[in-house]
Amino acid sequence: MALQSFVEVKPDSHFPIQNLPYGFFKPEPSSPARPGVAIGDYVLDLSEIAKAGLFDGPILSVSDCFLQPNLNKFLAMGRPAWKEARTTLQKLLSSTEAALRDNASLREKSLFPMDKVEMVLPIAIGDYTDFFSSMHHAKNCGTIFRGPQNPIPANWFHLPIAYHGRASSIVISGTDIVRPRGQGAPSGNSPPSFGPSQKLDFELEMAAIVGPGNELGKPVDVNEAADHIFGVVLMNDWSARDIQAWEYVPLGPFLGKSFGTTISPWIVTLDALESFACDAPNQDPHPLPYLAEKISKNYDIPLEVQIKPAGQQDSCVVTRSNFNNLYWTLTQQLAHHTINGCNLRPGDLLGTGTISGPEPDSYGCLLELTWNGQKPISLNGTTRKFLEDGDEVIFTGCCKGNGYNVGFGSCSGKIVPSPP
Ligand SMILES: O=C(O)/C=C/C(=O)CC(=O)CC(=O)O
Ligand SMILES: [Ca+2]
Ligand SMILES: [Mg+2]
Repeated sequence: MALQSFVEVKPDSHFPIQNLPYGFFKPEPSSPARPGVAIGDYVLDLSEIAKAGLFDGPILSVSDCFLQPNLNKFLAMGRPAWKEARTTLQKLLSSTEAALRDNASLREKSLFPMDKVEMVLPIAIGDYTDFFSSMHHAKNCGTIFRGPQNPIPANWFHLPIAYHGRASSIVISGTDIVRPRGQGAPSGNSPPSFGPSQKLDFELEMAAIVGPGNELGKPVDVNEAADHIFGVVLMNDWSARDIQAWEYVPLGPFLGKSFGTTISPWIVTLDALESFACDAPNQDPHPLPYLAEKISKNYDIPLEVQIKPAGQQDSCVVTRSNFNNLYWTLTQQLAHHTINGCNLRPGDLLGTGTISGPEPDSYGCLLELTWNGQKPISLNGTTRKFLEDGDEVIFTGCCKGNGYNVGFGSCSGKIVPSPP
């Protein structure tokens, strides 16, 4: 019989005792944010568990990491602390353990209905990098932006390509996204266009959250890179394709991407994902030794995107993909990021890149799904080439285990009009 909690967990819940993802929440709008783990339809307040002395293992009993304004201190402590926390919390929440189950006043103080709390960003994100690691996405974007001859650049198969994103505009799921204004390519002899983006898009991604990180000048070995990844979130790298297409040569994405990036509130740990690990794709050509890992892992995480069109009640599925469509692994991405000596710090965010699958109904953005607006998609009796004001985009991800799920909840955002 699988491990069970005394807290009721419905069969389709994303958050059984096997998951225990970390977030930050405010029980009331005016209360300070504190760390929590999700369990069923509840959030367990880790600051209360810490104050009650229930983190009694050797590392956490002498740490104030759950009394901080974000998870960064806990992230910096590394895998031994993360493992100890998981063991303690699984024990505390299990149906056979009395310490919390039979302590009504502590339960009252520490368990909050999830639909009553406000989730906030769980980490201070110093730096955000976005990779480009789905071959299908790279091929489709290359074909659309640069033409069908050699759509995938030669370097793509030798290194996980990335650009430096903007950390300041990363927001938590549920935050509105203001349609960006910017320049578009000139047509004929006229000057560039300027105004609200006409090609606003989502990008279906996930992102790794960095743990201890490395000292400047000391790269992380690819075979030790997993110890630097605390967990994973859903991520929407909102993209303005018209701004992007005009600005990105020669230095890469800038204002077409930096106006907003949404992440889901719950960080699912690599430990919780371990049961869903699968083989990463065979890499041909074989990567250079610093990227060749002894065990090359992906995770089987089914992903789905829905759009709720402006003014409508119901949302409509527009794509289904899977994390296992990535060519470069999270650990290769992290090792590559540090190979030149660049230091990663606790709380840094590493986007995977858009996760497109091979089939048209598994493409990870509207640029691909509508082939740059040439083939509008239909949604509940209306159509879309790109996003319109009032549209809400909702990502979900959920691993299906034997009798339980390990899910990510959702990552959503609604488009609001550009400023006048
Ligand atoms: O191929 C291009 O020129 C552009 C690609 C992207 O916009 C994708 C990007 O941000 C990286 C990714 O999400 O895979
Ligand atoms: Ca992206
Ligand atoms: Mg972005």
